[in-house]
Amino acid sequence: MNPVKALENHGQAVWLDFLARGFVARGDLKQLIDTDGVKGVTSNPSIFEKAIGSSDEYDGAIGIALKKGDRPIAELFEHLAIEDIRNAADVLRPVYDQLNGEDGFVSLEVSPYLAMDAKGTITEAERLWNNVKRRNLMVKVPATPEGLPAIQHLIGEGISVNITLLFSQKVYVQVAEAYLAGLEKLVKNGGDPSSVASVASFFVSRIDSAVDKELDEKIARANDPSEKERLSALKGKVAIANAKLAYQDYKRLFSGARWDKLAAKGAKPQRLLWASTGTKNKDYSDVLYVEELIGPNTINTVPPATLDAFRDHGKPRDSLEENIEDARRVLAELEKSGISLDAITAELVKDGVRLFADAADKLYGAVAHKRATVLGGGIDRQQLELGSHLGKAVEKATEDWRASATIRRLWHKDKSVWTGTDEHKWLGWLDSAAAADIADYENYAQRVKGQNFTDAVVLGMGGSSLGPEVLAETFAKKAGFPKLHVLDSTDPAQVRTLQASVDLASTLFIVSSKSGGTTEPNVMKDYFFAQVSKTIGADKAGHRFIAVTDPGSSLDKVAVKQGFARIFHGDPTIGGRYSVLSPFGLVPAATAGIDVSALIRHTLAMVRSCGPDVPPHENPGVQLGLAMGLAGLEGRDKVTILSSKRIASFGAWAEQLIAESTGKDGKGLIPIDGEPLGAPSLYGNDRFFIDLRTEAENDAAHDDKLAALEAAGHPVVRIIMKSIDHIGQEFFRFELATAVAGAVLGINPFNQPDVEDAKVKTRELTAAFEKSGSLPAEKPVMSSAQADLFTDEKNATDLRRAGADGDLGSWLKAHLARAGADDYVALLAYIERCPAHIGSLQAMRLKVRDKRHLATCAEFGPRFLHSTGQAYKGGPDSGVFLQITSDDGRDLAVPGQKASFGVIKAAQARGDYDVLTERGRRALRVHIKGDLAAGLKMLDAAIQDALN
Ligand SMILES: O=C(CO)[C@@H](O)[C@H](O)[C@H](O)[C@H](O)COP(=O)(O)O
Ligand SMILES: O=C[C@H](O)COP(=O)(O)O
Repeated sequence: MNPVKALENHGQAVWLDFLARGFVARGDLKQLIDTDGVKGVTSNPSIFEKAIGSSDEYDGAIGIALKKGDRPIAELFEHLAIEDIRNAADVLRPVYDQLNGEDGFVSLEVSPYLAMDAKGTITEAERLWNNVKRRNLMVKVPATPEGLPAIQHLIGEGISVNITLLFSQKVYVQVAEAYLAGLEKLVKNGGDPSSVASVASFFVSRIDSAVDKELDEKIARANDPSEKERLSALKGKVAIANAKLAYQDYKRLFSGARWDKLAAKGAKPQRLLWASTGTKNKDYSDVLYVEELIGPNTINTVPPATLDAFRDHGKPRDSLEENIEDARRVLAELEKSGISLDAITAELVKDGVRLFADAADKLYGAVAHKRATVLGGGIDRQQLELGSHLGKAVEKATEDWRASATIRRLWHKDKSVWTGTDEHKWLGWLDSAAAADIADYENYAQRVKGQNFTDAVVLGMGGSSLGPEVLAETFAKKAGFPKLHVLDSTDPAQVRTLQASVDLASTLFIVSSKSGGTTEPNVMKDYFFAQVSKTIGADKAGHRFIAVTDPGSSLDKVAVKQGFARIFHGDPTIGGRYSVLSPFGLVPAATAGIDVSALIRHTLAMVRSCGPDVPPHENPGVQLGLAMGLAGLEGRDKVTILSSKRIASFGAWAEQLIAESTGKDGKGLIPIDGEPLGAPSLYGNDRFFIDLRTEAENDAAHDDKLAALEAAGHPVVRIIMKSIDHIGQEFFRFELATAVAGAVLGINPFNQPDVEDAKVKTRELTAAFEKSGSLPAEKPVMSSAQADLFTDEKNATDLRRAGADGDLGSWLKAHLARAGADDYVALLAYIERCPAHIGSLQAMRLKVRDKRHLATCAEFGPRFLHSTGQAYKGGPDSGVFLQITSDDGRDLAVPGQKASFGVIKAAQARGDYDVLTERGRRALRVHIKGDLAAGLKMLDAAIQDALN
């Protein structure tokens, strides 16, 4: 008789420790049931990894599943696994029916990532049970301390459970106890215990592998030949002895009054299932762990090779209860040898969890890769060319992140990923795209459309303005919707220019401030509310205003009082710079007629690609973040963003995100935006390049330059967006990458301590103005007809020592000479941000870069205060700052207060400057007098001279 089939005669069921789609589809499982009497199937993460991850058998199914809808990797895997489990369960169903539900089961394991999470295990097991919908399913739960209460709970709910990763007799008793207690609860609640089944998967061969290793070490050290012999005799014996004794416990536990009571109600005993029964040591029989453990009411789940071997030469006998005393002696001898089986089995549980988690990482990585291949252009491409040194560091960090489950911890809002301060309170952005109320945005957009607005203006700063600016500048005006503008300045000329570019009678204003307390949006709102009141009447003005703010903010209250048309609430767990995929970006998007539903749909593809279940090596956000962070640690801390023409403003958004998130505690990354790409010789070794473009923008000359940088040893990341419609993908990729880089740098990426300080200084100065009618007097260190120079004593002394004297040129020369290798030079201009001025600053910065090969920043105040200003003050002390202020040709009053726009801007520049110098930064302020255009020309020439 077939030896496998003969096991039936000894009361043992054989299950197959294997599953794969084709194996079931081809009828191979059915064949084993028919010929070998196989009565069940077990699966585990390693089995699925081999089936799905290491073959192309599932590629077609993955394609079909994704056609029905994209989904997170874990869900995609689960979809495939459930199909397999159902198919196997259906093939085994006749066995189940024939044996009245006593056998014929298929097991599906809960995620190994939940092995230490009782609640998570329960929820997942319930979900799997409900989704698979097969009575002959067993959900597999590990016998960890957290698994035990889950087992009891699930059995109590009538869910059949296979308990896995069971190595120790002591834990086995607890597992059986959990089963009994679960059944009792089920009965108490009126449930039917006959409908529940359970097996306790007691692992065998792994015990021998671990024990033999320790025995070998002891044998090698032992001097006495008889001791060597005694120890050698224990090899290959312990696992079987351990299992035999567990079976003795089984007999005890499932007899007696307590059990009889349950049995009388139809309860089935929880059978012991021998798992890990493939022989690992080639010196042992390949059927050792089958032959020696044969006994009634047990199961052996065997891998295909062991099944074949046993069919070929297995010799069934009632072995399980043979030599029980000998089994006790083996364990006693082991203990006497100083080897603790308790310690080994405890370690094996941890190891088992880790091995299953490793297998799941490999599996999810493979599924993620297959998904990305199927979706193709649906996910923007990213290519990292980091060079060998940084490349190796990223590879190592990738493995560290995988092994320590850091991406899952990040998504589970574990603050210990960062500094352990309060980071967990600031992670709402992870879920904001998925949580967007699309129907509401669409409804709102239709209302906007119905009102025939010509223009819509976002009044806000930083996190409340830079995202909307990307949308306004990237997308063309949509027919029937207003043109979207953004105002983020207190410069009187800039306010006037905006006013002149819109038709106030048909303009919608979006006042955007998370905190509601930021000076700029408040004064901009006061000004335009008065202007609109003048144009259409005070009673109607509120109808032209929308607020986006966090609940309960001062703006929230004012908006109610002034009768705003609509108030959108932000999520207080999302900081400004991470808020673009929340109402702060989505309200302006909807207002401008951008298809929010499509924007979010595309975004979610990247959210999934960066998800908790996508291991670091396949996770584009983690890869970019690790590269940025590690480059920063290596001194390549100038993240140079090259965004193509169609998405030119993306750099300004990314700049805030990167600078404000990472630039603090003297550490961080300095983003460099808007520098045109140059030859390798123009750059120092402090650069990290990110090139971002849409697929259609093919530019061979640009690509050649990038290739030259790469060849010269600079790290280059290339991101190719399918189209501008994928902009949300880049918002999310960069958000995640920045959070990851923050973890690498060891900072809290969600606070902005130095921005707050500048805000406080500005408030003090404007309060002083309100009281006295003037800002505190200042004394220039140099004065000429065209410009005054200001700085603090320390900077003045240093600069004088370096040759600064009576003319502007000498000061600039001394100042710029202070910038050494790896420093950067930042021009911080509190003037209107208009094409002419942008051109002037660009010309100046490029002179510095091209002559000195330094990284340069060209920023406009006060907008950069809410952006890169944080890194300039709190980041690495590598900045040399030239602040540029000017007389305002025509000031502009702010209704209801003494301080005009010009005064506020001046106070902001001074507040900024004071904090810079208080931090000991190298800073000089040049105040242009009279005509600004002429003054900028003069400054440009002076910089040119200073550099020569
Ligand atoms: O737990 C069960 C059955 O319940 C099995 O699938 C179990 O996971 C496997 O037998 C083991 O993982 C195989 O272990 P090994 O042969 O790799 O040591
Ligand atoms: O980036 C944030 C800016 O400082 C503006 O803050 P807010 O949205 O609270 O006005």
